[in-house]
Amino acid sequence: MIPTPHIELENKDLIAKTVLMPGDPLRAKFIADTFLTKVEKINNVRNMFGYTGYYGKKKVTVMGSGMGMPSIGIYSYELYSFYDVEKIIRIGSAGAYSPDLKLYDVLLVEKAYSESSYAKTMGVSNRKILSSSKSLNNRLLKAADKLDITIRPVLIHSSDVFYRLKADQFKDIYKTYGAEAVEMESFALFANAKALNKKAACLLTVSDSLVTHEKTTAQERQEAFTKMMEVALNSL
Ligand SMILES: O=P(O)(O)O[C@H]1O[C@H](CO)[C@@H](O)[C@H]1O
Ligand SMILES: O=c1cc[nH]c(=O)[nH]1
Repeated sequence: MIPTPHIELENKDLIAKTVLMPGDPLRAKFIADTFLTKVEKINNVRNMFGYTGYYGKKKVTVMGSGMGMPSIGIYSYELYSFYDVEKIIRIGSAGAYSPDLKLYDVLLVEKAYSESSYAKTMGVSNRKILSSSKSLNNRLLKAADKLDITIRPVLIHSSDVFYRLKADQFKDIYKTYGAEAVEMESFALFANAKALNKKAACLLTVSDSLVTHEKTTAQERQEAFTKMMEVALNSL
């Protein structure tokens, strides 16, 4: 069923078996411009840019997922189901719930807790906590070790909400579930991988702290989170 409503590409060979997926399509462009050779643009629909190129000899696709679970749910489903993608590594930004985390720390998501109904609605799981792929995580840990980049294995909160009326509610989620940081997509990505028998992982860079209220700029979120990009690329 290609092209799909959201990816215009007719030739599935132009998408690699592994896709790196930031929320921000301009972060995808930055990765393609900065790290890849022989780059071809593979999607423009809704400005959700995707690019396929080579990192050394390894073919890889980078494509934005948009923000939130419904959005990554659509793109990851179409990539896995209709473009024969096997592995998706999300590379996102996150807000720190834990006082131990600093801006620019890199996190490896082992588990995502969510109050979202995504996994239940899709019919794959009634669980509130879903896991990433152990084998992908091992590759990411090995790559980080080789690059001498510290990545911290964590459980995170995949939230449906960016702005809350009660900003302090994050403290309960931190306490109850041990969620060290918050983002908005991993749970749906892990649900799709589980449903379709594919692999998914997620690296996050701490972009702000709900504890200290420090934050990075929009430009930094687009371009400065290079450590997690290098770890993901070197895990291919
Ligand atoms: O930087 P990305 O990958 O978009 O990730 C985080 O940033 C967005 C919110 O600003 C949400 O998508 C959240 O998950
Ligand atoms: O989802 C997100 C991402 C970054 N920072 C937040 O506070 N929430």
